[in-house]
Amino acid sequence: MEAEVREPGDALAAPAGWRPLATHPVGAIIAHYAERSFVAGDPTGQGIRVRYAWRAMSPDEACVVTAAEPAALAARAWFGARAEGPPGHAHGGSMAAVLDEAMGLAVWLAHRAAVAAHLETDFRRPIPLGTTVTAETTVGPAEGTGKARATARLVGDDGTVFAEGSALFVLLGPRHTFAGGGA
Ligand SMILES: CCCCCCCCCCCCCC(=O)SCCNC(=O)CCNC(=O)[C@H](O)C(C)(C)COP(=O)(O)OP(=O)(O)OC[C@H]1O[C@@H](n2cnc3c(N)ncnc32)[C@H](O)[C@@H]1OP(=O)(O)O
Repeated sequence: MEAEVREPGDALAAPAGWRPLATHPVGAIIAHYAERSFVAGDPTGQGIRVRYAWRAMSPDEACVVTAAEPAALAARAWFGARAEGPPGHAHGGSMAAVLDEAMGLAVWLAHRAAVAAHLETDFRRPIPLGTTVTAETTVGPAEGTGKARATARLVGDDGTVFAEGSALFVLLGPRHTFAGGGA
């Protein structure tokens, strides 16, 4: 039987100073993926609910950028009963999935479409089910033949750092095969 958990109410709204992702120039494209995403694709379900937000990058954090309007990305994420791992708490895989997708989208916005090649996660504190956290991201400059590093952390509204992630993303080009589709 699923545990009873607190609904997020309006806690998934964009943090102060951030705008909903759909208002970004590439937001419509990303929304297409969001409907099917393992992480953000079930906005009313009892697993993970994720809502993304963006803001313009300030000059001191801007990296080498190819996108028309580079942006920083954050997410609000809620962990429901179907995200359970340890009793009453979020599964580590659900936390890593939120970190992975938030970092991936941050790279999409700062550079271009990318996939994770290497991902690391540190779990600092267990997340009680029913908690809404903010995924904060940073993205580095493009490197080598087309890759970028990103970091993210899941932070509670009281400042508790629940998890930290870092990842290497390969920026997609014509030689890659992630054009969508599937059986
Ligand atoms: C609201 C919105 C929601 C919407 C959400 C939807 C969007 C979500 C989007 C985000 C979703 C979330 C994200 C996801 O979950 S993405 C899904 C999980 N990821 C994958 O499935 C990727 C599978 N892997 C591959 O396809 C290939 O291996 C890739 C494409 C990654 C590399 O391909 P390819 O083999 O052709 O590349 P390359 O060999 O030329 O390497 C290029 C450079 O990279 C370096 N390198 C490579 N691998 C590694 C490694 N493991 N460690 C360290 N370094 C590595 C390499 O040395 C080289 O460096 P340099 O020579 O430049 O120095």
